[in-house]
Amino acid sequence: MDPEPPLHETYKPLFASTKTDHRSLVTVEEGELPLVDLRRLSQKEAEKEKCKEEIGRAAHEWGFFQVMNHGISMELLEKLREEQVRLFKQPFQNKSLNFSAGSYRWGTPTATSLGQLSWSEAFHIPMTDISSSSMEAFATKVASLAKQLAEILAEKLGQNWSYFQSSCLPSTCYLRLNRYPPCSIPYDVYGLMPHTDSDFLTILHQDEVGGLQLVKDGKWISVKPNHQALIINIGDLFQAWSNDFYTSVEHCVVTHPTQERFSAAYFLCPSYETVIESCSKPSVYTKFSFREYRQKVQEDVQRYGYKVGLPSFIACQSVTYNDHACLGPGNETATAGYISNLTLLLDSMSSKASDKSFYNDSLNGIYSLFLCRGDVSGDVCRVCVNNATQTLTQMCPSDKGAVIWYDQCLLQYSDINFFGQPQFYPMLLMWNTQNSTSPEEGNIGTLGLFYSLVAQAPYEENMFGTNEMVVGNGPGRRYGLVQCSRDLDVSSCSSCLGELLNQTEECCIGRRGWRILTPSCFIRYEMYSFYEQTLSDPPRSPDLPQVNQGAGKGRKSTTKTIVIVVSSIAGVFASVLVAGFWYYSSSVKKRKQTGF
Ligand SMILES: O=C(O)CCC(=O)C(=O)O
Ligand SMILES: [Fe+2]
Repeated sequence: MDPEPPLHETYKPLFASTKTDHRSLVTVEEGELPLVDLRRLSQKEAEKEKCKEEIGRAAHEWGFFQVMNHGISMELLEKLREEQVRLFKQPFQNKSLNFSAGSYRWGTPTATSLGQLSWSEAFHIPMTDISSSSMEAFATKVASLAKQLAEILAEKLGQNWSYFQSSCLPSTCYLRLNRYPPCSIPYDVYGLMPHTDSDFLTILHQDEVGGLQLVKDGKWISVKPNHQALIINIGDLFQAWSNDFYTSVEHCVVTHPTQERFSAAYFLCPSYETVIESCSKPSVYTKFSFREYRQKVQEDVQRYGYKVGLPSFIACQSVTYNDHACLGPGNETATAGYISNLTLLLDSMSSKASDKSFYNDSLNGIYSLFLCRGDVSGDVCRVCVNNATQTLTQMCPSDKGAVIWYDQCLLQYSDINFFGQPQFYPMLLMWNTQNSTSPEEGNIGTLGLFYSLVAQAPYEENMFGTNEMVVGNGPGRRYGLVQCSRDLDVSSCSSCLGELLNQTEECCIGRRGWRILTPSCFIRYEMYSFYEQTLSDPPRSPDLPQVNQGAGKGRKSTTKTIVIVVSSIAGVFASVLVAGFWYYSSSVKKRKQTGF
């Protein structure tokens, strides 16, 4: 009897609806993960501390690392693999009978396009369901290694390990045995779709075939297999608990045309009732229970076809930094007199942000303005402008001009009077490293969404507009937002937004999400709702995009004070920024690639 799950037959309709008839020629570099030798944990204090330091740094900078001398013998790893091979070799019909219901999965039942399909099968086994001797021996050892690593990571944050000790129990942790059948069809098919792990941390053992890839500095790199090492990766819960200090990194598995691949992963998970709350303040995320997190992930997968993850839990009051540029010093650096005038001006600007969403002012030859996004509340606007002034003062101490962009606001100043002039530079291009799920949607869909926005928003009272459209017959929607700084007149706003639309060809069309930001206007696109929606927003038809009127949605609106700040990109900013990853195409035009 055939052990193979019927992947070919089941997903044939998805191949048929895919236009690309070849594998896209994206080359992914092979990278070496940091490799930490755990033998030093049982050596003298100095060596031990160095080892802990390396673990903390790798979790912070990479979110992924390898460990050797981890205490699990090669012999045991080989026995586990033999057992795993046996388990997958049994007839397909029997596979779902081995463990408790739902433990066996193959393919992706929710996939509506090839990009959402995982060409693999897996046993997802609660630790308490394990009965075979080699699996049990592995599980015991790997569980204690996971706790030891979590303890070190907690200690590096100055926190107590007891939280993990009491919330992660054998009944809440899992072993997942993965098998990736060879996949020779001439399409891009994932073995496992890009994802972050929804646990505290994962310990993985992969075979020699390779195929694991992860995002580092905004680029996908493939992990060179090291059979003797174990791979450790930080999960979403550790990222939230560490308040973004450790990073839960996007990873995926690519298929091999001729070879099957096996891997085994251990997931350190808490009970569903465990509340995850950042260990430092102010918290980037609202506190949530593990149950709430799992439910939200499932809802998002149903709705969008992929997991949004931690960005769904960003705290309302928190603001998300995108980037800044120091504009100067030019011929002369800012003098002490200039700085003290600037400080006065910025203080006065900040004080205006609680009841104005746009303000421009000048003082002794210094010009400044702030603009809050049309849908954010007064509280968030104030927090954002405050953060912006503080950050620029620290980052550009001797520059006469600067601009900073957050998701929720922008702020700029200069010794040149820029009021009323559309400024296209510095221009920040940011895009999601993933393509949209259907490549053919690219130009027509996205641009259709924006044409009407760009035509109408300049005439709105606050020069702001959002728009959404339905794609296909499914639940999929696309969301767009544009806004101009209100020192511009209608025609300058139109030309500013038009210029941004021209740029989309270069960086962004066909991407899952992107944004282009200048000091005078910005434009953003996502496959999920990232701005506050009014209750009356009607569903849009695919061919008739309409602009949601900016007026009435602004922060003066008394009906809404809660801002939905959901950003797929926000979740990876942490890693991108920590790595300080930048592309400069010229001194004034910046690109930033984000990998969600
Ligand atoms: O098979 C691999 O290398 C990765 C597995 C993985 O990411 C997972 O099971 O979550
Ligand atoms: Fe994973």
